[in-house]
Amino acid sequence: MKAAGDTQWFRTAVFYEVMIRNFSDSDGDGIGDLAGLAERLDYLQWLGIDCLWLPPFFPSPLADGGYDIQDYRDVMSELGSLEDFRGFVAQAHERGIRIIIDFVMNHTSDRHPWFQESRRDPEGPYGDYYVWRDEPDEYLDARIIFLDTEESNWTYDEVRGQYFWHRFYGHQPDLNFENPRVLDEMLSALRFWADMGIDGFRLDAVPYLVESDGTNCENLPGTHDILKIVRKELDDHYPGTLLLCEANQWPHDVVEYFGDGDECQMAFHFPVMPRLYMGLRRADRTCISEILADTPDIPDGCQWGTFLRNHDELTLEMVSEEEREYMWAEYAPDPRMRCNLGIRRRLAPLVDGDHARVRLLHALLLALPGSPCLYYGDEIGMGDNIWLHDRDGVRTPMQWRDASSAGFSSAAEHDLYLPVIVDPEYDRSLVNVEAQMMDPGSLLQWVRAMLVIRRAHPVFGTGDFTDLGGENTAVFAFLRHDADETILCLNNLSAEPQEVSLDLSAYRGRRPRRLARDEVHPSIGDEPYTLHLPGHGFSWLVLEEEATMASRSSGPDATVTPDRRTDGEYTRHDRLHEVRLHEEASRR
Ligand SMILES: OC[C@H]1O[C@H](O[C@H]2O[C@H](CO)[C@@H](O)[C@H](O)[C@H]2O)[C@H](O)[C@@H](O)[C@@H]1O
Ligand SMILES: [Ca+2]
Repeated sequence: MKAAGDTQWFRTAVFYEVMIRNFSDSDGDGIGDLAGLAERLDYLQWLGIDCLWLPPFFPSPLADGGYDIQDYRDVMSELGSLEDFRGFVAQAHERGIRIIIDFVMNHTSDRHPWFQESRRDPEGPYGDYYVWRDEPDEYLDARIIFLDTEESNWTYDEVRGQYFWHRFYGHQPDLNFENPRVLDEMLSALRFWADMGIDGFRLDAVPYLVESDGTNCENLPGTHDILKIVRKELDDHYPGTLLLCEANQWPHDVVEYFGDGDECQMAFHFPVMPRLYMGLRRADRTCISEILADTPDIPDGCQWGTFLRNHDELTLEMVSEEEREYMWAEYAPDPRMRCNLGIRRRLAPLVDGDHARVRLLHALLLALPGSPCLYYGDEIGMGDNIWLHDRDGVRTPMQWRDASSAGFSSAAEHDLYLPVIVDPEYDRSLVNVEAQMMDPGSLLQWVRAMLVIRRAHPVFGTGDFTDLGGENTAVFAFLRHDADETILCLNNLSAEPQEVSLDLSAYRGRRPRRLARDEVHPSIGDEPYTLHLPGHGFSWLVLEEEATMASRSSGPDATVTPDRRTDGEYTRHDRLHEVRLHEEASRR
């Protein structure tokens, strides 16, 4: 049963992206599948995520990781069946985990029967499903996105004797939304999946839905018209279904995808992501502060989506050329690390495997405005393999334990869909879930503890954001606040210890209390308030009123810290899961 009622759940949710084939293989064919993912739901619940984002799992030739769809209404057979999917959604819901799936409206695979018909029979029912021209001379102001492989957005088709339009690979023809039947097909496919009880859709590559000569063919009014229709369809028949917009654009363009609250409820904030890495490398918050200051307000009930990494390259489309060169020089010194306008590396290797920086980046992700999306494997600091094809190097098998095939599959290593990471620094003997679950000081346990804290303070999801500035630009200090709570977040972007003095006089009389350690600092006065941070350290401090402190000292402490949880159900489940894990380990 779909979780009912709360239509604003996504504003305080933590998302987790996992490609089904990458996570867990249940039947030993070397490919992760739905049954395998279902077996790992206990782990995901233990970790404390609220919603899974599943990239495309539909029948596909997999020439673009599944974003080349051949059939919108089925599950790729090696991953499971429609029945498996329905069962999986129910199992996730039983654990309080919501499911959103990717939906690619912009293009199909060239193997899709619509395209095959379209090229064969221009006058037939599918003749106008794609954008065909006799000459490749329209829309020339549109940029090429997959620069490493594509020379043009037009490809000549020998069968039809015409050119077709594509914003991505040449095997991904763009659908023609000038044909109303195309939108009908999309709405019908959306209903098909909504009927399965899912909680929402991540809408892929939406800026490119329609074209218009003389423009860059991005973010056009016709695209917004389509999204309003999609949203209305879902609101009318499946109220509360989330639309999460993937528009890799500048903030002023992305906010348009919220419409007047009548398009997408969420949109990824692409430009802030590379600036977190940039600010960290420069030990200077300025670039992060600037992009957030340049981010317009969004309609009530909407939310940003934030992330550190995902299944694609770390995109550098939303930075200046100079900033891109800087990012490449600092984070992709080997040319093989570069991919299109980005970097094909995972989070941990990007920061030289330094867990202090991995933690700092997560602390920023979890505290900045928006709902964070974790990428599978980053919670244990998984490595990458830059030598694999395209972006496959960040899509390798999840490392569950120090065993053959990293516990991902019973298949032999050479039979896996992609090789397990063998880089000695990130090898499964060092980086795996089981070992980190046993180790209270591990990155995994830390991420989980941070999610517990975040869950206990909804202000991180729905509160306002105030950048506190300050003279020391190595420290990024900001407030998250609402009527109930004010949390001061401090982040030292430099490797050196830092002192920071802030004007907190508006909070005179309050005492900052560290959430993670329950450590209380002196009361705030009128003079600048001074705090110290270790190199790459961070701190979340709730600014408590005297009255709150008095009630805390006389009554039970309602604060959730990594060591003290108030939710009995949650704690019982944790223990059970840990006992099971220990048992499994001792059986082996
Ligand atoms: O379906 C084509 C692609 O769509 C998404 O692409 C997005 O990621 C690109 C980088 O790989 C980015 O440059 C583009 O602006 C985005 O739309 C999807 O996430 C990709 O995996 C897919 O190839
Ligand atoms: Ca399998």
